[in-house]
Amino acid sequence: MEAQTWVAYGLFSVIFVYLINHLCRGNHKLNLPPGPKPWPIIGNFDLIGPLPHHSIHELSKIYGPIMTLKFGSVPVIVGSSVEMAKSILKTNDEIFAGRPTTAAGKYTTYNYSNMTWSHYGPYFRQARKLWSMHLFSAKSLESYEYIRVEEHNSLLRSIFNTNGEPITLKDYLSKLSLNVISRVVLGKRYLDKCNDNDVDGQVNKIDDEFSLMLDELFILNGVLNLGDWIPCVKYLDIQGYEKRMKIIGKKFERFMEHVLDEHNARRENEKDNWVPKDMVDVLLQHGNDSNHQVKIDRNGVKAFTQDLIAGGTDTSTITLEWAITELIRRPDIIAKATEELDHVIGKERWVQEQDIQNLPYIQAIVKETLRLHPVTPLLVPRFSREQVKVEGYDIPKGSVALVNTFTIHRDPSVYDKPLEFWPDRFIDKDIDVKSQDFEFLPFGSGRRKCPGYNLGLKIVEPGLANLLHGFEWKLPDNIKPQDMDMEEIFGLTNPKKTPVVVCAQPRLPHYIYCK
Ligand code: HEM
Repeated sequence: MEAQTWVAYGLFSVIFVYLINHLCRGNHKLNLPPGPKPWPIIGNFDLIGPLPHHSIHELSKIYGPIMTLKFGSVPVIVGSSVEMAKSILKTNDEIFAGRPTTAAGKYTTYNYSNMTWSHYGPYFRQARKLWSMHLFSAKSLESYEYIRVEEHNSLLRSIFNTNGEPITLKDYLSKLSLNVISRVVLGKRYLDKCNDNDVDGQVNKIDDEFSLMLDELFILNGVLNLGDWIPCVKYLDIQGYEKRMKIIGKKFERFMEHVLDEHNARRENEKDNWVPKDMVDVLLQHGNDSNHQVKIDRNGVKAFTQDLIAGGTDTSTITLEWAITELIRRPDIIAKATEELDHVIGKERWVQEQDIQNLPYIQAIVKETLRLHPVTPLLVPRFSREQVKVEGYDIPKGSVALVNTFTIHRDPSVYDKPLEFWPDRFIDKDIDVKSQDFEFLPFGSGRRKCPGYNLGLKIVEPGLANLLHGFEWKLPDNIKPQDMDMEEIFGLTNPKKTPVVVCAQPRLPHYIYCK
């Protein structure tokens, strides 16, 4: 055969193979879950308002328990029922154990070196083991109990000292969680200017500054940053979020460097007498263990320290603030709670951590608060590491998966009167906060579930119990319960938009507050 004929045959074969491939792919078109038709470039961003969980809640009513949205060019799968949550977080947990690549992970968490944004793999698994064995073991948490008791008492004393005047409760709650977490994680109240016993009821300015840094970190970790979803606008930073991320990243970097230098200096000074005193010490000690498959370097320790501070403070503060806000509108529930407290604890002492198991109504109030106001209403976004089938639908590799706990927690087929704050629904029900029940997911579930849930509960449950045991809560004269603002802001967490202002009247003998 002549050379020209060979070339013609060759070209014909290439075109034939291409056509066959193309046709076959057409036949195997993915069967994606239903969803609104996306626009070119922006996808479905036009349907997402300033409170994305509310927009997604409404969309899920139209498209059902599993839907596909497009954020820019990225498919986003939303699971909005108990079955879908189970499928994503249990049946296919390992496939959905990834996290999407975001600017927040890059600029605010040492290039994905922290727990929250690290990709699923040996580094993450190593870190997770270290956290559960050394940071959040029952023994470790018990060793910090005295800190939680001191800080809870300090909060109650501060509120007592306000003499029933109106207070912005969040300032006091933030101080409680910041102080507990900073002492447990960093070894002291790094964030407390006076470092005193706080008998004056004042909230320090330096705490305010650090709280603002944490607020900014949470907001920026939860925003829909267009550059993460629409590659062609990435470098434009239209919303200005990446600029803010770089600024907050640098502020935390200065703080973390100082923390690590101080810890290393103590270790060098104390040489053989050195023993770990706090979680940073534990991270420095175990991070470089030669038995570990993956080392956790200085940036890793800084990133985890930031995770611990951020994960532990805002979450507890927000939950306690929502609890008091809901309760102040329901004197009948407060009466039932104080009846339980008076009966089990009496009026001569504070509630201790060990008492919580005997206070089912207090536990139910905490659960009900986390049900109606889940701290992360769409959990933290997951990322599918492979293509997978969920309930007969194809979920492509590289999809983002959101578990819509906001909708699940309000599902009328799961909860009676779902929009009512009604703690009794949890009484005598075997619904656990520890993520075995997919109708209630305040801490997520599976490989990426909240690693600090037990510490979070140890701040929130005794905290709320004592706030109710120690005080009668009233609104300032000019505000009526029905006029209270119940709006939220969306970020990685879900705080109240306007902090609640309340007055606290002591209900125990006064000497109890001064102990
Ligand atoms: C009331 C308190 C708390 C609530 C309601 C809460 C809730 C959550 C939720 C819903 C998640 C997402 C889980 C998922 O994606 O499946 C999460 C993740 C996380 N939480 Fe918490 N949390 C609390 C306290 C804490 C505390 C005290 C810490 C640490 C000191 C912490 C550290 C973290 C971290 C590091 C993650 C990311 C885990 C990962 O990506 O693997 N949280 N939390």
